[in-house]
Amino acid sequence: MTAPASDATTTSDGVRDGALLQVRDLTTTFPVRSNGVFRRTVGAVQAVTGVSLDVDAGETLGIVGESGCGKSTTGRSILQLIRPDSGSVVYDGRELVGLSAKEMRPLRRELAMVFQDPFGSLDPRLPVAELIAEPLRIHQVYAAESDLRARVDELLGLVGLKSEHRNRYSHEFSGGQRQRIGIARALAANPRLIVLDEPVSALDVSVQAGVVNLLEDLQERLGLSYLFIAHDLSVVRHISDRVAVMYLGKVVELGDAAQVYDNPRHPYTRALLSAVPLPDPSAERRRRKSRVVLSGEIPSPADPPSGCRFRTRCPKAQQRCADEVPLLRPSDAANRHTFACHFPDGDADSAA
Ligand SMILES: Nc1ncnc2c1ncn2[C@@H]1O[C@H](COP(=O)(O)OP(=O)(O)OP(=O)(O)O)[C@@H](O)[C@H]1O
Repeated sequence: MTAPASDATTTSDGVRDGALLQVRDLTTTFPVRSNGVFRRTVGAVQAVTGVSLDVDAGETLGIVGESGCGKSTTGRSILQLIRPDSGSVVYDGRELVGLSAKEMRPLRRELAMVFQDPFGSLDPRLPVAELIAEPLRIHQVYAAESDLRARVDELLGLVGLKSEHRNRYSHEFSGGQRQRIGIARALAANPRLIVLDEPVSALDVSVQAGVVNLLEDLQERLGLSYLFIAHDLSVVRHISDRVAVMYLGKVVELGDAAQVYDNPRHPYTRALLSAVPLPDPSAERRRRKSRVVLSGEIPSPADPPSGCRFRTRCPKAQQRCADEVPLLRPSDAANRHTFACHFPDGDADSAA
């Protein structure tokens, strides 16, 4: 975790003008098809709806929320791996939405991704050196084979592996080492922004800390920006400068990590956080009394509730929540902490 690097100004939608990455009103849907032979489109999964957020240089934005809330689709839509339906993704002053694959190609060097299972889509018959060299070949970073070889060794060193590892195969590595190789691949072409999609979720708790520390160390040394997607609230708090909380395709709260974790305003954020055990037993006992327990199932993103999408599970929901979509509104004068709820304090008086 590093301090924000620039003094970009925050606008009323919570997105900072001038930030390295500015995402506004991002919307991505997937078609729902019928089962018949003709597989007609019969609906749409609203995976991401009107998401706005930003990431500044050298900063980490964490995205949290339950499974299926749209975290991965947000990350992939930002990198244009999935084409969003609408919205804007401005990276370093350049609009990415609508660029052709050819126009995106030079920008791909600067935008990388780390997956939960780094070897899921990689050829197990290739030695590690080849897997790490692949992005360098694609982006034609080095003309000479000796330079490429030296860069692979450098990358192995950067992620805490040795040159001797270069000729081994993926099955010879532990989970933590495999993720280090995934990070080396992501770093190969010198990116500035990395989307990390559940990078430590599949690892043993004892191994997670090593990979998270590595990511923090690399960020510091290389000035990287991270979009860190995870469902583990403790890991996200540890690594993030700012945090976006998502529910059913929407950002419901966004702000500095300390603000969101210590002073959550949205009932969903409060419910998520109250499910995390506190290390101090007496604090845990006190907190248990005020715990917000979520009832019911997450609705289908193909048929989300009207108004506030969280209202069907919200202990504070009132009629207005069904009638009117709550917009993100600031909880502090600097607009650095925003949340989307009509009744954050549970009564009509708190409605904006
Ligand atoms: N290719 C696809 N086709 C159809 N629906 C999809 C597709 N990818 C994702 N979805 C749906 O979009 C919604 C958001 O999925 P997404 O994977 O972005 O959520 P997530 O928060 O990352 O969840 P998880 O933590 O389980 O990966 C889910 O309802 C999911 O089923």
